[in-house]
Amino acid sequence: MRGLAKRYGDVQAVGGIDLDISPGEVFAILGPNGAGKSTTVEILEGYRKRDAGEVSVLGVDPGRPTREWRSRVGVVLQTANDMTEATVRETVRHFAGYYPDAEDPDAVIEQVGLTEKAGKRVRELSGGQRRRVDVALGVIGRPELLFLDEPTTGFDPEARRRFWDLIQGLAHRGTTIVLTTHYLDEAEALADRVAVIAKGRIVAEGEPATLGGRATAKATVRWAGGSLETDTPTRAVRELSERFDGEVPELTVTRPSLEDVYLGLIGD
Ligand SMILES: Nc1ncnc2c1ncn2[C@@H]1O[C@H](COP(=O)(O)OP(=O)(O)OP(=O)(O)O)[C@@H](O)[C@H]1O
Repeated sequence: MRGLAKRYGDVQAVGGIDLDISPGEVFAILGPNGAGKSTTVEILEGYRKRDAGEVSVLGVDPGRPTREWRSRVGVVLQTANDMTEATVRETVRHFAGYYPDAEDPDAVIEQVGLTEKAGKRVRELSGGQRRRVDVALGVIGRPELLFLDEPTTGFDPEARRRFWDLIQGLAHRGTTIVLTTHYLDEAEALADRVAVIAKGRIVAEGEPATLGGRATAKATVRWAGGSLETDTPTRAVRELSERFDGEVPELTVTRPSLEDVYLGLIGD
């Protein structure tokens, strides 16, 4: 996308975004509430009209989506699916019918950890379980490109890990994945690259490990009774080891976390 922009009345939700996402990449879009993440993703999904800019998604302008294009794109929206009387299995089977080469519904239900709930009505599931149904519906059509808008909000820790495995499996099979998330550990675990958006603009872009100069930032060495910041932590640890004549009590060496860098970038 080039120069992507969208305004709602007085609010410039997206203020000129340039971004290239390569086939097979897992790309995370980070940013505070109201930064413009969902608006950007919804434009790419073909669910929202842009005001300006050039966008191509799998070679198609999402402003003019075709049926064939839609079947190649999987979408997990932020809003949960409507709560019908149908069971989990019926819902997933129903959606499988829309796609030419759908996955096996029971296998997908297993992947999202809902096998035990397959015969339950979606309406009767917990919020996190319903979210897993949304994820199942997003992947059932074997999409080439999958959009996930805050996919794990409401998941318990085990469900999040299981979801990460699912995404890593899809990425392994070559699915391109674009996700928004507020969980920086999620971005770090899944994403090849991330972009941080604030007030409708990209403020940083890169690999999670190197974002915002993270890899070259000073390390903090801490031990029982002291701490220091240094460019040469190995030397510092060696000196400490001599000072303590062996083991340094409660020794840790850390660099800024993705969260530290992120909070610096968005100005908190
Ligand atoms: N349909 C709409 N009508 C008017 N304003 C909107 C609409 N949708 C979003 N906005 C505004 O546009 C801005 C960007 O919203 P958007 O939902 O894209 O942010 P976001 O980064 O996805 O936020 P969150 O992390 O809270 O989901 C916000 O100021 C929001 O209030």
